[in-house]
Amino acid sequence: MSGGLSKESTKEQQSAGLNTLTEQEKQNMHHLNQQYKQKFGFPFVICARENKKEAILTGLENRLKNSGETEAVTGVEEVKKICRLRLLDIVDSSSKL
Ligand SMILES: NC(=O)N[C@H]1NC(=O)NC1=O
Repeated sequence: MSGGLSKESTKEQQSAGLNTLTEQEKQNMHHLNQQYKQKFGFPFVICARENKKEAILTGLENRLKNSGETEAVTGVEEVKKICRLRLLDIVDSSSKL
């Protein structure tokens, strides 16, 4: 774990390029994440492996405009995508044993 993130989350975020954010992008992402949490009462979730950092920033901006109902459904759908890819990794790694 680094900075409270699991090993899986860290890898997923790296695959989207979130480890290469400029200082400006970092501040923007931090600010938007705070606004999101403030508006909906739960954190922004997106399947990082299916997006690049630009799409994540745009997605965050756009999803902030949604209703709480829409975001609750969208957030759960994103968690499902993350779980699916993690399960596939487990199946793939155990098939190599
Ligand atoms: N906040 C958030 O979306 N986190 C995640 N997304 C992803 O692909 N892995 C995560 O841990």
